[in-house]
Amino acid sequence: MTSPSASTLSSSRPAVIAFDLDGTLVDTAPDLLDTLDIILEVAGAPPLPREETRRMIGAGAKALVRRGLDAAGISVEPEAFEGLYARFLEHYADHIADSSRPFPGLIAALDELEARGHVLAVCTNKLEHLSRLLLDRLDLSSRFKVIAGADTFPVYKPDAGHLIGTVERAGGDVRRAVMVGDSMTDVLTAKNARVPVIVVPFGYTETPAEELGGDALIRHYDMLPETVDRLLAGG
Ligand SMILES: O=C(O)COP(=O)(O)O
Ligand SMILES: [Mg+2]
Repeated sequence: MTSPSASTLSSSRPAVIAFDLDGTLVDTAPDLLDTLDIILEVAGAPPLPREETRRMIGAGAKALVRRGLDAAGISVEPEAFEGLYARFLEHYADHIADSSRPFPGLIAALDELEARGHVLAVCTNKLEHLSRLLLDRLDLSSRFKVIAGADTFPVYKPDAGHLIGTVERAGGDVRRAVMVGDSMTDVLTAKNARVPVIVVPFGYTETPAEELGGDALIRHYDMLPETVDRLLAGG
């Protein structure tokens, strides 16, 4: 008897679709940036324009606070920075779903992916407890077999280990997975893990979505199920 080939093994498991969170599943910018404004005020700076701060989202809350202070021309000692960051996390947790909502068509697309037998997971640079809190508030947590944040594994996006760990914990195999994201961080992560990546253009990115180098770009979530299945089929 011959042992099953690697491809047979991987195709017998359900495909795992790993989603970025901020700017991909949920439009979190209003609550994140309201919180940033409050932290800037505490640090003695006026609020920054939203077009500028929206693009600062994507590398986690610590990077957002750091980028905001830098753009406002405020430099603080490490200890003061940690205090501002702690205050950011506290305020944000209390307001995490004030205005943050899933992007249009998301729920129907998740329903359809589940109906097609795919397993859903979250791979985000948001801290895990904040990711769970947000998804709980929006009644979305139960949809995802795994919610992996920036602090879930020893590494985080764009390190391939974050995506590989997410897919494996969801019971899948990276050879049968798709990443969905909004930023260069997501595209690099997927490429590092050799996973095809779908880009959404409604999120937060410095580089225009069309120029991120994803394998596919969808302008609305109604295009997601067929795009996922095309990429899983190698197309
Ligand atoms: O909150 C952030 O800056 C990053 O989060 P994301 O990885 O879900 O985009
Ligand atoms: Mg994102």
